[in-house]
Amino acid sequence: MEKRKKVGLLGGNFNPIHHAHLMIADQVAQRLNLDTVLLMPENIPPHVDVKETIEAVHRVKMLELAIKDNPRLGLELCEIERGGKSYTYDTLSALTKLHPECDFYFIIGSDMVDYLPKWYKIDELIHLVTFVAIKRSETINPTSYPVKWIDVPILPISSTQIRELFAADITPTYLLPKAVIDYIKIQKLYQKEHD
Ligand SMILES: Nc1ncnc2c1ncn2[C@@H]1O[C@H](COP(=O)(O)OP(=O)(O)OP(=O)(O)O)[C@@H](O)[C@H]1O
Ligand SMILES: O=C(O)c1ccc[n+]([C@@H]2O[C@H](COP(=O)([O-])O)[C@@H](O)[C@H]2O)c1
Repeated sequence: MEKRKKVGLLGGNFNPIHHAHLMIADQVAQRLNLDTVLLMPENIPPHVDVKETIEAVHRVKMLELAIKDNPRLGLELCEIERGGKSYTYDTLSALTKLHPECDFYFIIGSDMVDYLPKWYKIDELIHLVTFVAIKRSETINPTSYPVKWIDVPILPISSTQIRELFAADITPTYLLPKAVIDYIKIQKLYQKEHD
């Protein structure tokens, strides 16, 4: 019988991708012995009405630049291709049908663990994936959902903080890959709007 494939998914807005995303994807791949971890940009976030975001084409380009030297990492673009709001239940229903040979591990930060009770069809989704949780700070809240906590270094980096630095004309050197910083500058993303 063929060996089942273990596939990690790190879903996110990636506006922009940063070094904490890359570190957790790589660490989970190694620690859980996954065949790959796919970074999966959402199209429209399911859980917020308005989120300051940028066109998918830019977020995808930055992801491509960020993962190009790491053979453990890949991209899953089905949410962008599907369009509309990116409910994880819809995505995993499709992916598990398309790839019955794969076991999926969905990686989330501790902020998203707190939010799990509000996820669309969460009681069904927990049967389609194993949730892998990563601390964003020392303190975490208990959850009644089945999540597998993985102890990786805490890197308190956020895309919000990076967007704010660019808007203040400060280069967030070392918080995200240099190729992504160069892309942001060339494309003039995250600049402060002047009146
Ligand atoms: N520093 C971090 N440590 C652990 N998990 C993280 C970290 N940053 C993001 N994540 C997790 O990665 C996934 C995608 O995150 P997302 O793209 O929303 O980045 P973000 O930095 O939280 O963005 P924003 O600041 O715009 O909300 C989420 O599950 C989030 O919890
Ligand atoms: O399906 C849901 O209801 C749901 C609610 C909140 C978040 N998610 C997913 O969790 C991942 C992280 O979310 P975000 O927007 O904080 O980057 C991303 O893939 C989202 O689509 C999914």
